[in-house]
Amino acid sequence: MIKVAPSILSADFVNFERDIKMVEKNGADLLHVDIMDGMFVPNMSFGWTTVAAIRPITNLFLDVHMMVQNPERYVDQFAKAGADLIGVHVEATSHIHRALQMIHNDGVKAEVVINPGTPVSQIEPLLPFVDQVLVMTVNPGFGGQKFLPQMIEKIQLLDDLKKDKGYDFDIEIDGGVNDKTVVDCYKAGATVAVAGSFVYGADDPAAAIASIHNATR
Ligand SMILES: O=C(CO)[C@H](O)[C@H](O)COP(=O)(O)O
Repeated sequence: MIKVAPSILSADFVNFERDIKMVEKNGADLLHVDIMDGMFVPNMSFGWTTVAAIRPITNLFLDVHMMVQNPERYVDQFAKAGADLIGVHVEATSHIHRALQMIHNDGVKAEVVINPGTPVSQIEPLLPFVDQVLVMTVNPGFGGQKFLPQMIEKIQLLDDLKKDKGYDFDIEIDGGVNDKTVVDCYKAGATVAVAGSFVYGADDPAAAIASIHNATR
């Protein structure tokens, strides 16, 4: 069964506490926190002070996705704020290995993220060092976009590399995920599913989370 990470990008920003506790009570396995800088992606969300405010109100694992240019500038702040995992985009820095090392040095799990236009070969040298790979299944920056099925091939390739080389990382998918699109991703090797609008836009968020779990049993 895949793990479900509701994305608070689709929550009510003035009711974060209510919306986070709601998914925690209703089957979320972790919480996805999208950081957007208005530069790497054409949208802004929030920063480490928000992560610090969220940390004491939930026991959920905080999966922090930095859509930030030169993320190494801010990795320490997000670690200090209470992130359990920090994801950095390979496209956002010339020093991706250093950024991942910084995350580990802060005692936090490290994730490398690839955009839809980026091939798996670009992160192959990093695979022995990461705890998670995030395959973006939409172009990052906004919730509510349509899932890109061409990304399934990348998930399969990552899973093959994992098995062939004995690597140990989770494969996360993010963008347009629902109880239908998740199925082939799970079959290809995805282990964690981010879902924003599918969960927070649902009349019954508990049923939405359960439907992703049930579709991947
Ligand atoms: O990283 C993101 C956007 O860049 C979000 O996590 C993602 O879009 C989730 O939203 P939805 O499930 O509605 O597609």
